[in-house]
Amino acid sequence: MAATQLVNPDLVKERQNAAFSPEHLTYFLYGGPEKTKRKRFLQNLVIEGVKKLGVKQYATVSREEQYEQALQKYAYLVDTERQLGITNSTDKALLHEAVFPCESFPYILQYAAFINPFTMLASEEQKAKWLPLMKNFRLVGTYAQTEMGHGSFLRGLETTATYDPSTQEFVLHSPTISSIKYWPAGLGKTANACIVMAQLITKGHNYGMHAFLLQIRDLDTHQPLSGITVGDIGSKFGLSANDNGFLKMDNVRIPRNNMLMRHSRVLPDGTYIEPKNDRLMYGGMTSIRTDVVGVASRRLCIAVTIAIRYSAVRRQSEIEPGAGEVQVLDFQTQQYRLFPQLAAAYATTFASTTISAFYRTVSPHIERGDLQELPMLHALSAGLKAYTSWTCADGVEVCRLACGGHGYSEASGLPKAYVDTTAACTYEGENYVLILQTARYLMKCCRMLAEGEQVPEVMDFLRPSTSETSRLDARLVMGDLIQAFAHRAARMTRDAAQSMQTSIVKGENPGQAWNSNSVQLVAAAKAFTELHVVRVFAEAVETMRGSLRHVMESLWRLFAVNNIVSSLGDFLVDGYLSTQQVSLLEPAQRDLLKELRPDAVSLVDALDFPDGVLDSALGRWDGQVYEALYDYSLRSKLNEKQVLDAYLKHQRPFMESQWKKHAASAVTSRL
Ligand SMILES: CC(C)(COP(=O)(O)OP(=O)(O)OC[C@H]1O[C@@H](n2cnc3c(N)ncnc32)[C@H](O)[C@@H]1OP(=O)(O)O)[C@@H](O)C(=O)NCCC(=O)NCCSC(=O)CCCC(=O)O
Ligand SMILES: Cc1cc2nc3c(=O)[nH]c(=O)nc-3n(C[C@H](O)[C@H](O)[C@H](O)COP(=O)(O)OP(=O)(O)OC[C@H]3O[C@@H](n4cnc5c(N)ncnc54)[C@H](O)[C@@H]3O)c2cc1C
Repeated sequence: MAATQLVNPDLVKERQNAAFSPEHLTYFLYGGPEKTKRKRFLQNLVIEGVKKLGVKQYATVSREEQYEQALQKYAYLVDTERQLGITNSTDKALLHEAVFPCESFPYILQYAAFINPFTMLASEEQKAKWLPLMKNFRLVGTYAQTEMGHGSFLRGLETTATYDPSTQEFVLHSPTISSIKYWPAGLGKTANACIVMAQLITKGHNYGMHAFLLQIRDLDTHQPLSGITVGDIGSKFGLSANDNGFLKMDNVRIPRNNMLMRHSRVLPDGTYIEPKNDRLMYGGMTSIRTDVVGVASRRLCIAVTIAIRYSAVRRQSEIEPGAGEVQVLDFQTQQYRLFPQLAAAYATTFASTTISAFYRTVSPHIERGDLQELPMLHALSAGLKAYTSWTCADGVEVCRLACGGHGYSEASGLPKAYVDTTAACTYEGENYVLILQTARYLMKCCRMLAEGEQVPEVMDFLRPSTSETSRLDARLVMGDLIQAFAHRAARMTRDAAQSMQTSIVKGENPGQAWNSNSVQLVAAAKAFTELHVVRVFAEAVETMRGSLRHVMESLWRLFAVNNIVSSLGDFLVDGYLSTQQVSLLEPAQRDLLKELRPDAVSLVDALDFPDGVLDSALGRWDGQVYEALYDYSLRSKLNEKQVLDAYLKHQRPFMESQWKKHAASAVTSRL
């Protein structure tokens, strides 16, 4: 930040009052001083670079312009990456964040859901042939799985890929209106190819969903190929710069070798060779789900930075009559709304780091064909994707509402952050559908334990506990709080398993029993996932020292206490917490708010978002919010002319018709 920048005096004071060094926390988050320095260098470089492109602020332009600007910015981004020789995913993510702050872009799936699943599903020969074209953007692609009629239930997909041995081709076909591919990012206007998921039919038998590489547009003219109908699906709740698309295939023929044949194959005569494990087909989704955890947590980190800084600058109302207006951050209710979001921002950040690390550890084993850890990875990534996208989307909205009227302006950057985060509750698996996958794994672990089998260490909380009551006291010892989450998750999982059993004994079949207990199953899976998040946050805090450890432990405690208080019934129902213990929690929560108040601004400063990423009049580092807000308004398209054509076309005739009809007073142009 420029030392000469004029900074709002309230923010200066806040920064002087912090009990810890935010810089140390920044180092912790980004992997040390050198990596932090590099992060700042990279993000500032592209923020300045984007300014030179002459693009306009996202919120001030139409959807078509957002799309066009996104293409322009992406070309600049890739050029910059290549010039700097950037290949590692951390650097790339930081650059993306700075070029597309809380904004989608048409090429978003080129790596995440085109090259990555292709690499997982294609044979070595196919990779040698097509990967270079993908990496050099000769092929721009997406992942076309969801159809109008089916997104969650993949076995219900209707698109067919029927093998014709006489020509050694597959015939891709959309047989019904509901089979039209719908939603894939970048499909509408940008992609010239995609991975299509379709029911593989050979020798008259349907072998289920398989992946095919399909070219949809001419590589030079960009016109759709014969048999392909493709386009943009239209305006959405958000993600406006993305051309999410539709795709209809009318008996489109592709060579046999366009089926991705690493795991399963179709021989020239049409013989089907089975994969070792049909779940490998789902691998691409697991990879994105782990990424979504990070995306959602970054959005909440941004929102909480904006809301806390603004609440330190904004003065409104008095606490003591006549003593002057206070910073709204001094209101207990404001702290009560915002500080749990701050805690959740850190909690989900650590959850994201650990699930990514787990994914990186496990995926080479899966690559080698050792699938032992796959169920755990699936359960955890599905649960965390759902938990964090819910928590973060709700949290961003709390932050927006806590900014009062100005939070409703796009200038705040918060509407953009919200629409982006809430999309993550749906894409890559609707959250209820996904958390039920986590529940399925919990039920499986219960069965395994009942049969005396081993379960992974993370699931040890399900073993019968020695204590049925909590030791929690006013000190709020971390171990006691964690134990409360473990006890709740275990009890809710066992109860759900028991209810399933009861339903079956009453005569329901397994599917009916699953459905009639699914509310309970979802609650158990959420409790398990929350336990995981509470644990990984605690583990991160336990590695910290000194004043940093002190403030982060308080923040962790607030996360834990807040989550217990907001689901109190879960902890009380079997008497694990006594009413006396519960009576400690709300006062403790209030004390924690007070304790964290002096460090709040520094806790968001430590997240280290440059203004270019916040893209917010309210969250600026220097706190000059009113200047920024006014400047934003002056740039409104409606202000380009003083008297609009619409005035002459509609307003003036309307007004005239009214005053003439009602024979109003003398017509005058001045009052
Ligand atoms: C819900 C399920 C999992 C159900 O599948 P199913 O075969 O009918 O399931 P089941 O009988 O319950 O389970 C069969 C078995 O398959 C396992 N399984 C399921 N998924 C995975 C996985 N990813 N990894 C490893 N294992 C997996 C399940 O755990 C089951 O195992 P089990 O039988 O219990 O041993 C599936 O249909 C699904 O994943 N649906 C969600 C669809 C989805 O995520 N679509 C994403 C489209 S792409 C997208 O949105 C990109 C957006 C990106 C952007 O715009 O940025
Ligand atoms: C912004 C965005 C981007 C997307 N990008 C892509 C993309 O790039 N590629 C792609 O292929 N798809 C994409 N999608 C589609 C997305 O993956 C699906 O919308 C998602 O998987 C949900 O499927 P659905 O829309 O069919 O919802 P549905 O399954 O119809 O869900 C409707 C409701 O029914 C409930 N429900 C459904 N099944 C169950 C069940 N078994 N148990 C309990 N409840 C159930 C759901 O929870 C939900 O409340 C995108 C979607 C969005 C919004």
